[in-house]
Amino acid sequence: MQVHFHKYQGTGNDFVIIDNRNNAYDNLSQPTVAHLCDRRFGIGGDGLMLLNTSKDPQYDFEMVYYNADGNPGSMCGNGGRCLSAFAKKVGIKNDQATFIASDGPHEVVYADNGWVYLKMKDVDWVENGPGYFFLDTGSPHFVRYVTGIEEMDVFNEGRAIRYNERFAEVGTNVNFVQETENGIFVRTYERGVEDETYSCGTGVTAAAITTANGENGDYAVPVQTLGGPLEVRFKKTGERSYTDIWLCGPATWVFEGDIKI
Ligand SMILES: N[C@H](CCC[C@H](N)C(=O)O)C(=O)O
Repeated sequence: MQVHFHKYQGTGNDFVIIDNRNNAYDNLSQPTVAHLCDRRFGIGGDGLMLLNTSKDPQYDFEMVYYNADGNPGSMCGNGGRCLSAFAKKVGIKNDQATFIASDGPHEVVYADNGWVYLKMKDVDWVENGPGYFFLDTGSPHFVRYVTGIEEMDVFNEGRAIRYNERFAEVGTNVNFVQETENGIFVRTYERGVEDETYSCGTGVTAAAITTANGENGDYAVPVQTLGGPLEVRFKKTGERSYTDIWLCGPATWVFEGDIKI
């Protein structure tokens, strides 16, 4: 079978996108998705998404996300921004949109400079242990503050945490964070890709939230990733509660093509 695909990237977190509004690709197998995401034998991507028609008509579309290993993933922030850019390209919506994903409903605003603003689910718990935070921003994220982030071995240090006794079975994404002049630098080891990616939207969101250890109120945190800049805006409403969380950044069409599966 021939599949038409689009390739997108958001700060270097890259995705294969397939228009599935006709439901032709409802049953992609794990090896097929892994093959499409393979950088040598396939198209290449950190994940694959389907653009679906929402079963609930109050949403403009539905997002289905798979990790590069071919397994269904939890929420993907950069993926959500890229799929929203694709929904705009195919004419679903122009200035704002709503969609439903594995972690619930999302709102999208298309900014004039090409950035896509994605509203993330509220956060109402953050585990703060010795030297780490752990929270869920649609996907689970372990966050550790470090120094010398540019030289660090994110693959091996991230992998050691992802496969430790606590996380081995279900997995976690692992974020290393260093404060910069006006924000944070974040590098992420992603489960399901089982490697460092250039950027992870839900990870960047989790890291930005851990910076707000003071007053309740509005925060805007500029974030640097290996793949470029993002910004996270949110409201801190209680000791461990955060609402109105927006992940903001570029989402770019790269190319399209056909591949046989
Ligand atoms: N790259 C993604 C995260 C994918 C989630 C995945 N790695 C998992 O936890 O299953 C992001 O931008 O948020």
